[in-house]
Order: sequence, then C-alpha cells, then structure tokens
Amino acid sequence: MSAHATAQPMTAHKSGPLSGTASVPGDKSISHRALVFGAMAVGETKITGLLEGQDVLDTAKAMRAFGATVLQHGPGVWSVNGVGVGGFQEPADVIDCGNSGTGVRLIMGTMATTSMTVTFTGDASLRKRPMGRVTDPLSLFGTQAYSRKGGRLPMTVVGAANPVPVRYALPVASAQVKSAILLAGLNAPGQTVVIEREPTRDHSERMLLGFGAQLSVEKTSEGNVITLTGQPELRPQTVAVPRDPSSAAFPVCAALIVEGSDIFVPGVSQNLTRNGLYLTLVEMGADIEFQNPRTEGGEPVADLRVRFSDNMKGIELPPERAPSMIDEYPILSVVAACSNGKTVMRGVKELRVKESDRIDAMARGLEACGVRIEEDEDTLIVHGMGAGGVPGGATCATHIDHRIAMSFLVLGMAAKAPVSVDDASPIVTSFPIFEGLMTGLGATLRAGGQ
Ligand SMILES: O=C(O)C1=C[C@@H](OP(=O)(O)O)[C@@H](O)[C@H](O)C1
Ligand SMILES: C=C(OP(=O)(O)O)C(=O)O
Repeated sequence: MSAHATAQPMTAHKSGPLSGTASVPGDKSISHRALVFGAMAVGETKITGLLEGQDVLDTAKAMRAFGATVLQHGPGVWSVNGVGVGGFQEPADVIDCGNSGTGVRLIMGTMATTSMTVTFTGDASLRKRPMGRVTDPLSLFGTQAYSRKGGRLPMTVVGAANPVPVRYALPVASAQVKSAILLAGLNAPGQTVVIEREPTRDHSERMLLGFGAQLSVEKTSEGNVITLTGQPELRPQTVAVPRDPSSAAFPVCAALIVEGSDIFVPGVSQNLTRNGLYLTLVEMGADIEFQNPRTEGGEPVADLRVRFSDNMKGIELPPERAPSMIDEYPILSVVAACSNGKTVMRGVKELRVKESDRIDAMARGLEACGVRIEEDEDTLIVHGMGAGGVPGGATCATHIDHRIAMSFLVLGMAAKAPVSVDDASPIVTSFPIFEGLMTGLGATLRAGGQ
C-alpha cells in the first residue's frame, strides 16, 4: 500500500530561468472532504478537479470499504454514490490511510458515532503520528479507541452506538481535529459545538453547509464557536475542487529564488485560512502580482505572476499566522535561506508531528547545504545567504515526507551545487505531477543521487 516502498533518490541541478504556466492540481484538503462528505450524503456527488494523489486515492478506497460507490470518469472527474452514515457498512478489513493524517482523522470522525468497529493503520510515517488528539474528543461522544502506546496507529475505534453531542475547545490549532468532531457530531442528536481559539482552514465548515448541514460560526472573544446540529444524512453536491495553494507554493517559491524566472500560476487560493505563505512572501519583498481575483469552487482565488526576486529580506513571522500556512514552512525556509538576513518562525511546534518532524528535517538538510540554523522545540530560525548564495551539494533525508522532498529539490534549483533527496517517492501523495510540472518550467531534475 505504501507509495514509497522503494526509495527513489532524485537530484535537482542549478536551473536556468523558469518560465511558463504552472497549473497545479486540485486542493488536497477539499479533495478528501469531497469524497468523505459525498459518502456521508445519500445520492450522487459529482466532483471535478479532484487531486489524484495517493493520499486522496487512499481515502477513495476507504469510502468504498464503507459502502459508497466511488468512480473515476476521467482525469479529475469523479462521482461518489453515497449511502449516508446510516447506510455505512462495517469495513471487512483494516482501513489503511497510507501517508495521510487528514484521511485517517476525518474518517475516524465519520464512524465515531455509528455502531461500527473499525481498525485503522497507515505507513511508517502515519504510524508515528498522534491520534489521541482526535480520539480524546471523540471519547466524549462515547467512542472508544484501542491503540498502540502514545495513541499511535494501528488503532481500533469502537463507535458510540448512542452518542451524546459534545462541546469541545480545541487545545491545538488543527482543522483535522475540528473536522473529525464535526463529522462525528452529524450523527449525534442535538448540537455539537467546537471552539477554536485560532482559526484553522475552514473547508469543512464551507463544504458542510453546501452539503446541507445546519452549521453556524460565531466569532467571539473565545475564538470561532462552530455549532452543528446532528442530522441523519447530508445532501449530495457538485464540487469543483480549486487548485491547491500548498502545491502552488513550490513553483511560486522556485520562481522567486531562481535567477531570471517569470512564471504564471493560475487560480491560487486567497482563502484567509490558507494564504499565510503568500502574505509572508510579499512582506519579504517577493515580486508577486495578484491578478484577476474571483471565486472558483466556492473559494476566493487569484492568478499569480511571479518573478525572480533577488533582494528578499528575512522577517519575523507572527506566530498567529501559523495555522494559515502550516504546510508551507518547509518551502518558506528554503526561500528564507535564499533571502538576506534572518527569518524567524515561532509558534511552529505542530511541524514536529506532521509526516516527519519538519523542523528537524529542514534544519538538518539546510545545514548540510551550508545554511546556518537555530531551532528550539517551537522555533526555526534560518540565516539567509542571499539569492544564489546557498552552497548546496548535499543529500537531504526526506523521512517519508512529500513537502520535505519538494522543498529540497526547489533549493537545488537555486543552490550553487546540486541538491539531492534520498527519496522523492512520497511526492505522489500530494503533487503527483511535480516533476513534470517543474521540468516543464525549465528545471533540471534527475532520478538518482549524487
Ligand atoms: O484539515 C486538513 O485538510 C489539513 C489540516 C492540517 O493539519 P492539522 O489539522 O493537523 O493542522 C494540514 O497540515 C494538513 O495538510 C491538511
Ligand atoms: C500535513 C500534511 O498532510 P496530512 O496531515 O494529511 O498527512 C501535508 O500535506 O503537509
């Protein structure tokens, strides 16, 4: 099942100017949700622009195991014939979510308030990640979970047959935890309330409303108070998945640091819960034009024209921005290395529980490439070496983490000497066309190490 059973080393060489259009695939968060919410609805949900990355394909497989009919009709064009949570069947085998935290946590939420018992597992990366953050609040509904030590997968979840609604204040800023509780709340009679002090990506709230859920969001001094009324089934939808701003980050950042580049990146989300990287890059002095702002698939988007920016400056990022760019810190740290002065990222300890410990992975790889780093549990500081100033010439460990692999390959496009990654195979989880898209812009990526 693992997308990365065999390691695939890859090397990025210093690139000439990048040019052309970078059309990135569909948003991963919205793609997972389209499949899961579609399965929880009764009837046919039609999806266009679905990300066909391994994480999302694993969620499609899981939804089939619960009894939904999930079909691909063409590239990105899918349908889900949902049976509603009430019509879910107990999967006959273990649900393997591969590399995907979003997949496993959302799916736990969907079955937490049913009378089913489901065993979940994942690849070596997912089996290290904490699941207690989801099963603790789910236990308030009456759900039980039996896991390996430390709340790790494999884990068996026994749904609550007679769930009670829940009121829960999130102790960590996590859209996955928020979403799992909301999905469990759908099958609990009465009102389930989730309070988030710091806003996290709001795709579940937006999409659940489209799928006919009764949900309100109130902004209070405690933060966002999200109230959802339990109801037996959702209404099927037509979902047009917008492009993924977290994937767009890679060609955008590559163009900013590769001398002479000038690229066009259409349809990048301007959703305030996702656009922290783009705000940060502008503050650092990036040459990005935001053109043709509009709404696509229910999300505010703009087309980006991005040009090489040889005089970007390091900044201190406001910690409260972290949830809106949580997956973008690895690639930001590459831009920081190619900027002048230091970039200070505080309040980022969540990065330690992603596909890898991303603070450690970026720190070690950047150091190997000649960049000075400071770090503590919750902080990463990168001392910039200016455009074209990073020596490179190292092989960086990716720890089964797609974003670490892509970040170091982008660094190799701008560094003095090639940069290799020990394993590029995890890239298929979120950005299966990364290699073709980047080489199409003019990058030189070669299979194998140095
Ligand atoms: O809800 C989602 O789709 C996601 C939420 C984030 O995780 P957390 O909820 O753990 O912050 C993010 O890192 C992940 O890539 C996708
Ligand atoms: C953290 C990520 O994904 P997930 O939590 O779904 O594995 C990511 O894509 O960067």
